[in-house]
Amino acid sequence: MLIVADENIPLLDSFFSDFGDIRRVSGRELSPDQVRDADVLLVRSVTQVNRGLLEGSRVRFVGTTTIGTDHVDQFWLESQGIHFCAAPGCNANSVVEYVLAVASLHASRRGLSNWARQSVGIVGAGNVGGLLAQRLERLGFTVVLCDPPRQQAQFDGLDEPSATEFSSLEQALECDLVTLHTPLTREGEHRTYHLLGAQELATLRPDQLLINSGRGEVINNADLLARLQQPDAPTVVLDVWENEPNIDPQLLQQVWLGTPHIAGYSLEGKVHGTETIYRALSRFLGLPVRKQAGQYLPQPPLSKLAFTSNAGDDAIQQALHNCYDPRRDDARLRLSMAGDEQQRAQAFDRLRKEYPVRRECSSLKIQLKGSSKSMGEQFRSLGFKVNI
Ligand SMILES: NC(=O)C1=CN([C@@H]2O[C@H](COP(=O)(O)OP(=O)(O)OC[C@H]3O[C@@H](n4cnc5c(N)ncnc54)[C@H](O)[C@@H]3O)[C@@H](O)[C@H]2O)C=CC1
Ligand SMILES: O=C(O)C(=O)[C@H](O)COP(=O)(O)O
Repeated sequence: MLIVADENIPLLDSFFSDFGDIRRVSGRELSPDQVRDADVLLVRSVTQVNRGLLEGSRVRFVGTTTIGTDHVDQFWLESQGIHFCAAPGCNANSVVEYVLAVASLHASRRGLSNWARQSVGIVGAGNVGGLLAQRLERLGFTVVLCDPPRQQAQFDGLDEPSATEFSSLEQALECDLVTLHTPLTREGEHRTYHLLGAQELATLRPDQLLINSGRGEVINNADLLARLQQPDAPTVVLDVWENEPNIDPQLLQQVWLGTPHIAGYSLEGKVHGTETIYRALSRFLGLPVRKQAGQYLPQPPLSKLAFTSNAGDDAIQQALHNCYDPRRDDARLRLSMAGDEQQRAQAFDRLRKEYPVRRECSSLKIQLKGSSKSMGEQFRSLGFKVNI
């Protein structure tokens, strides 16, 4: 069996070499010729998987080690009887930690003494948005969820009956922090392409923070640039951009923090993505599942942080920054944006390819001296290991 795989998928040999030969390719530049004689195609978000790529090939199974599926023409694959599998939720925790780190830095920057007094509008309450809502609520934030497809499903009795209350996009956009976690969809009643355009962006106030770590095209980037050039602009953080890797350098200059689509790039998130597709391929081939992510995730050297009883929110915020500080990724991106358009695009992809190992909050052990039990619970709810 021949497996053609994006060279940026981690642990390809560990998980897939028992199935057959692996041909590593550049996902961004994959051509029909490179995949024609393959049985299995494994991709990340940068490969457009469609008729143009696969017509006439031998491929019977396509796996993407990502949550997002907007790069895959699933309708065409199905019409050809090609099995498709994605990795829902694989890096959701990584994205949640990214958003919490950003929110915490923003609070420090604004000198907010109690960051949880803020309201957070979450647009898209699926694996990422739902997990984020849980964490924020435990920390005491007021959370407003906007998810019209789930709201509709709840109304139709199709979604799990729960106490979840959904709000409109307008209500979410009134919150102190607004964070986008929808898939990119271009059709249908709830399509998200340019969900935020000039009209929606005009409603945002200068004291608000808007974060996009879903897909770039969910915000009209030209309208966003125009809005950011106004004196009453909100603060904006972008992990995802229209036209990646050709991002708009002017837009990067205007946002507070800009990162190269790495919100989901914790080591845990990446390895879980590979594991999910390994499992799916094993099932597809009728073979036993023998490997799991835990075998290949090196135990992180547990760093320790100590806090005393009077440490309030500061302690949680410090711990979050200690674990992951998005300002480093922002600085790397800004430094790499010299040169012409092609050089900038290559630099964007290089930052992603050579991304340093990032571990999640579970790699940090918090030592609390004389602190309350509830403080310990808050740390635990964020995934930290806690000693009281
Ligand atoms: N920046 C990064 O590194 C990463 C980005 N992502 C992006 O985040 C997206 C969300 O991930 P998950 O939460 O795991 O997906 P999910 O499929 O579990 O949840 C998405 C939610 O968005 C809702 N939704 C759809 N259309 C909507 C609309 N018009 N308005 C409001 N809500 C809407 C859906 O009903 C669903 O509940 C992915 O599709 C992917 O594009 C995911 C992982 C990493
Ligand atoms: O999982 C997703 O969806 C993502 O956006 C990925 O984290 C993006 O990573 P690449 O597939 O582009 O490496």
